[in-house]
Amino acid sequence: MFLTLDQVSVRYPTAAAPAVNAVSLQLAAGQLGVLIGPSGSGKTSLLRAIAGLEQAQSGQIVLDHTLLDGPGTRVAAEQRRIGMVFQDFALFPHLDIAANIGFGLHGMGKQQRMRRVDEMLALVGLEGSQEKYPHQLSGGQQQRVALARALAPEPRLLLLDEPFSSLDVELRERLAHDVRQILTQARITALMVTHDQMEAFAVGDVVGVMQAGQLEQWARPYDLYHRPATRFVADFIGHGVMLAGRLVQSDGRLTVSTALGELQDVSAAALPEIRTDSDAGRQFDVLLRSDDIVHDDASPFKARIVRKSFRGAEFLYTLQLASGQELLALVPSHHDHAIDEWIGIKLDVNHVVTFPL
Ligand SMILES: Nc1ncnc2c1ncn2[C@@H]1O[C@H](COP(=O)(O)OP(=O)(O)OP(=O)(O)O)[C@@H](O)[C@H]1O
Repeated sequence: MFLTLDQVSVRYPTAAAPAVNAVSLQLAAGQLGVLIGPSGSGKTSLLRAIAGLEQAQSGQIVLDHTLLDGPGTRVAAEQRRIGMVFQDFALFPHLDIAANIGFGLHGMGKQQRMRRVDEMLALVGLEGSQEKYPHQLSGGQQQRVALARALAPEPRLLLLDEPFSSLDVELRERLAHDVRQILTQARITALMVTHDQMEAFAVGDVVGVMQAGQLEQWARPYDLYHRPATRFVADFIGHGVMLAGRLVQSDGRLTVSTALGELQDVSAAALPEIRTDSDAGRQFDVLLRSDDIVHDDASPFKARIVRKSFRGAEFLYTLQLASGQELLALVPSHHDHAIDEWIGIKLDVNHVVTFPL
């Protein structure tokens, strides 16, 4: 692995609890990892520890076979060859854009440096801005210059902390995809923090969810959505509700019985904690996403529409069963039902995810 964090913890002297608590993760060369999580969950502190700006009190950080932090080892930030684009990573106001981007290019001839600056500006879509000064550029353009500056010295690793949060939505989406492409082309390994889950899913090879200093899960976006490891991740990612389920054993097959019928073909992977027949009858919660519930007038299971929000192609319906249990369902928007109407629904669950009670 290109980047390996093993049980990394960061504790600020004034804080009671660690900001980063025993985090382990790995990134392969050329991968883009993305960290998401609530405010204060430790994302920035983790990035700063990798950059060497904050001391990791315990654990190890290894980059490209080099131990950066570990017992008796602490490589200085400036020797880590890690590029950074932080939210508040200001440009030098008295230097023009070319000088800003060329700032970290030591040991290069003038011609070579200018060529590299031109390449970087083309990369971020700001050709011809060499002689401008930061104050002549918009916030978004300045942030793209910061990205160009971080990439210019060809860092081993790029860290990005909410790099697009100051940009308008359209530019941000474009830039996020552009950055993804640029990093892939350049085979640069990067770790990014964002508060935008869609952005994380769109660009991340691997996405991590942090909460209270801990990395709850580190997985491909698809797995994070379909196989959340914890209730917190299930709740944080996408629309999900919990429905009570009971394990039923019939004809040697396991099914899960719920208020909306039986879930067939429950794989062992979905219920790793259940191994023996004696577990039949056991109760747990089943995660239901809004796309696990399908509108079907012929279904014997009925739910009342409590709220609906128009999403263009779909409505997101908040439904209530007679028991009072609320559910969320994405329904194609040509099915336009009224609030308080009862509609037929059925389960269409591809991945059964359960959590112990
Ligand atoms: N310099 C500091 N001194 C003391 N405590 C700090 C310091 N910096 C951060 N913290 C605390 O460490 C915890 C993690 O903060 P951090 O900024 O890493 O979270 P975050 O997930 O990046 O949050 P956000 O999404 O709001 O940027 C918080 O409880 C925060 O208050």
